[in-house]
Amino acid sequence: MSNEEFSREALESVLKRRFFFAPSFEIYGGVSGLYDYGPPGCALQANIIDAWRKHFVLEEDMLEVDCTMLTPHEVLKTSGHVDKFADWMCRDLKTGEIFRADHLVEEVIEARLKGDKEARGIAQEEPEEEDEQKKKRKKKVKEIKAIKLDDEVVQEYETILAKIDGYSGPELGALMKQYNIGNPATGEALEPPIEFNLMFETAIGPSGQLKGYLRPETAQGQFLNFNKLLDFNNERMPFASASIGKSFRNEISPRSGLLRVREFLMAEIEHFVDPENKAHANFDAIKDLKISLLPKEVQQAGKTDISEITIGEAVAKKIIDNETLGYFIGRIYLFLVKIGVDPKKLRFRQHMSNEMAHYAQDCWDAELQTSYGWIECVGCADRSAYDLSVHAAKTKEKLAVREALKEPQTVELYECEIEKKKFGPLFRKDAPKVEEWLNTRTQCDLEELAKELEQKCKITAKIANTAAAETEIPDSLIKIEKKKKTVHVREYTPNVIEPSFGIGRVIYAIFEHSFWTRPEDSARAVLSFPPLVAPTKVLVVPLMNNKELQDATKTVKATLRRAQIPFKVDDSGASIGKRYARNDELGTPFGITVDYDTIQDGSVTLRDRDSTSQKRGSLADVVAAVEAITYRGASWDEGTKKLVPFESKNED
Ligand SMILES: Nc1ncnc2c1ncn2[C@@H]1O[C@H](COP(=O)(O)OP(=O)(O)OP(=O)(O)O)[C@@H](O)[C@H]1O
Repeated sequence: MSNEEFSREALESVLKRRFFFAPSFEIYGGVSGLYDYGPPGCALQANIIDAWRKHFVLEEDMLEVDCTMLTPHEVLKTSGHVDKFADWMCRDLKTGEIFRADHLVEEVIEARLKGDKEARGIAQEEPEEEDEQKKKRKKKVKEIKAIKLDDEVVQEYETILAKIDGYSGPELGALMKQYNIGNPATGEALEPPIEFNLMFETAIGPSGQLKGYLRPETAQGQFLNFNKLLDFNNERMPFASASIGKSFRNEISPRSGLLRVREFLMAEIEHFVDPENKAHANFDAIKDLKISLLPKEVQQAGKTDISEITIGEAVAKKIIDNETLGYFIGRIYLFLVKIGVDPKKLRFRQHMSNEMAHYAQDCWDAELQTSYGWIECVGCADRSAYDLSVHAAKTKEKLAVREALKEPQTVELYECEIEKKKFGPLFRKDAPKVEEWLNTRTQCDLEELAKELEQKCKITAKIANTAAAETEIPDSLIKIEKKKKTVHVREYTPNVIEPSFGIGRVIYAIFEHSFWTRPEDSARAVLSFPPLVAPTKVLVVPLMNNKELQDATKTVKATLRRAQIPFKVDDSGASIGKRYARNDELGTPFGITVDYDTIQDGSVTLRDRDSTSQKRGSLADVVAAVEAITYRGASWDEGTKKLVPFESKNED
């Protein structure tokens, strides 16, 4: 079914009716950004997680860990989340409404561009969205009026939209001023954007003294267990850990259903790699995959043109920084397509320089196209050695790899010699802190400090928790020099490549990519999930609900149960067509019909959800076909080779 025909309203009605998911605490009025999954949503999620484990953890020999969600303040302070894990929000002081600044700017500009197109009589590319939320928003965004804009302004707006993920708070504030963007409902100016930390704070234990947070990602637990994991892996590098679990973010204005929520399931991988060798042993397996890329240079020029390119070429041309990052981009692509993402609606967008965390070497988001636009569903970043380095510096625990060298090597390393006796009288109670600060500098830091010492005969440092804002250390107290050393061991802090999946966003995109209605009857909706992840694989339908067919149905049920194929029986009085239609909405890929011939010769009919075509054969052959198609990736034709075509009299 084509994109133009997609109706979000129809999809939402199916998802609600079949209880895939629903707002939590609904009978109390609900809380935005919190959802419960019903039975089919739960089964779909469990199957996706199972497929994820097989695709990544098993196939790549990853080490799975399950770490706590409650995290002490110190850990997230060190990782940078306490200071930087924030979005920009602005308040309307009159109405008390709160907006996320980047979303507000994006929404208003999109609305103005839409109004401009209407005024110019240009047909809208996107279908009119008719869901309740959109209708409400349309009412609010009064600028959707058909007003023609200057060509120059249109150009500026398009550039802003292409760069929207990269603006800082003050830049967003300046845009709001420059383009007169205020509360969309009233047009009133808003307070300038301020930072809002997204973590849920709590206290661990009854004293309330140990401050903590609900984790905003699963990654930190994996970093903190690095030494144990390396030991478990017999000190071999590279290796990856993986973790699946809930994360929590106090989003400023949750919207778009499952796409932006406050509690969500993440599946994250931390692949630890030698910074001097980011080649990947299995790169050849994915290098010829052609994918859609949106590189940073294109966005920085205010454009959104996609390149269709093989991963091999993208790495060779340094569009993607290294082989390991390219390898994971390829594996993410294969996984998403396997579980039902439409490859035509999947692109990898590179973070722009001002959008990327300062420590990251390169970062790509797998974005899926939905009726809400292109949505980041998986992040894939090269986080360099940042996380392990900061935790090691804070805890004094070495989070590093020691590798025996084949030949001893002579290297030149900076060393810092301290005149300890003179430290006490000068720095008094701060002396241990200053000494510790010097002892934890990296080779790069020491190189810089050596230069400073030579030029200024002193170094000036900001050392946390000391009396003075800046500490001056004269050259009479320290010497920083390069010294030759023979080393037998190479010690390094691994770099980390991190694919990070938000399972709820992926699930929602699959809902949209799998949804269609039968051309002959638009009320008959189908969710074409791949059999591998479909909540239930088989619907067993006895033609009539009577004793004879009940016995034959029992045999079918027992056989499916033995084969461990999830199934449901529908022996209601509804017509066969109605029973199938109900299960098309649940995405059940197969139907097995039990009829009077089943009693005679043990044969049953197998129905394919998408084509509605049917084939007949022995129960054993039908179950074998279901297994081959569901779990071994066979097509309908391959899987049902032993069955004979069957002209259905039953569909309605
Ligand atoms: N509020 C949320 N609701 C649902 N999923 C989320 C949410 N925030 C993040 N995710 C998922 O977790 C993944 C990794 O998180 P990451 O920190 O990279 O997201 P992010 O860049 O903060 O997302 P965004 O910019 O959309 O807020 C995302 O790709 C997404 O799938």
